[in-house]
Amino acid sequence: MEPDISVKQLSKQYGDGFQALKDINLEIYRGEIFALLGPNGAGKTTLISIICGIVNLSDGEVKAAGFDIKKQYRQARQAIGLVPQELNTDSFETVWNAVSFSRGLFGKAPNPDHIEKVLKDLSLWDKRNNRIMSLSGGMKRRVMIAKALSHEPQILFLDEPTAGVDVELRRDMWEMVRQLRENGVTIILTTHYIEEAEEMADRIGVIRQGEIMLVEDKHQLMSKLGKKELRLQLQNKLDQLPGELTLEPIELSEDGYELIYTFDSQQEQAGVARLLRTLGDLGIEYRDIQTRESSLEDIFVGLVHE
Ligand SMILES: Nc1ncnc2c1ncn2[C@@H]1O[C@H](COP(=O)(O)OP(=O)(O)OP(=O)(O)O)[C@@H](O)[C@H]1O
Repeated sequence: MEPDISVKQLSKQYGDGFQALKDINLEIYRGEIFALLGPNGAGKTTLISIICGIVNLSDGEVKAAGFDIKKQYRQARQAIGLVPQELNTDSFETVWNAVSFSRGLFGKAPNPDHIEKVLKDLSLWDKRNNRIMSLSGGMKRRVMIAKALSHEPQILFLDEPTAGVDVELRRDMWEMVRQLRENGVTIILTTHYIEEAEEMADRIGVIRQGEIMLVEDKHQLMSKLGKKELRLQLQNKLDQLPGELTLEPIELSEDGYELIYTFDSQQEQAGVARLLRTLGDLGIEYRDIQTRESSLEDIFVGLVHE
């Protein structure tokens, strides 16, 4: 299957000589939700802007929906909807007019049925005759998405879709994005909220200092790099870790009342059984056990600070 987006050996050097992207290779497939994670300044917006034809690439080849973004700019751009980070808030237009006008910008014939569907899908139908400036921040964001979908793109970019949005609206947005995917739209989102990638993405790409560090199926990433932690609350204080335990990846808390054992999620649990047996042999009693699995956030922080 040909990917919806194909990026080969892409580099970007800005006019001031700054190398924002280095040899990026990436393929994104039809109907997936791909999250691009990276710290500030990693190059996420630069990458998106190049694919959308807003920023020129320095080297490499990029295709969207099978079209070369340089040689077949119009066709490539038509296949893409972009929801930028910034909200345009000062529109005197009505929702209906703004979204219909956006479609026209892509040279597409009017299609009121499609606009109606987009507005209904985004719960904007009741607001169609309202001026955009009169809407709440959340509704304005929906209008931005509706504009991006007005020309029926098969690829949708969401650059920080929920930055500064409250938790409830964020959940609404997630639901909306899932529905879009069900309608066959390929979705690429950048986010600072790792929870967002954890919740939504099928695959995750991590970018740092202009380089892709990894691209992985979310579940595989979490099981491959995730750690589990077992915490044992001790009945009696320990002054130091007994010699029998010093070879294990185990720590004693500062107050001496807790043992913390860390192990790979993928490993079978033999280590835990061994630990509990050793504690029994040593006569160390515990009153509670808790386990915790590392979140994508732990993994991400580990990766970008390596
Ligand atoms: N026009 C430009 N000229 C020179 N350098 C630029 C230009 N635009 C961006 N940069 C630099 O390129 C790097 C990547 O920026 P980019 O906006 O792509 O990062 P980002 O990952 O999207 O960050 P953020 O999450 O903060 O939006 C940054 O160091 C930025 O300062």
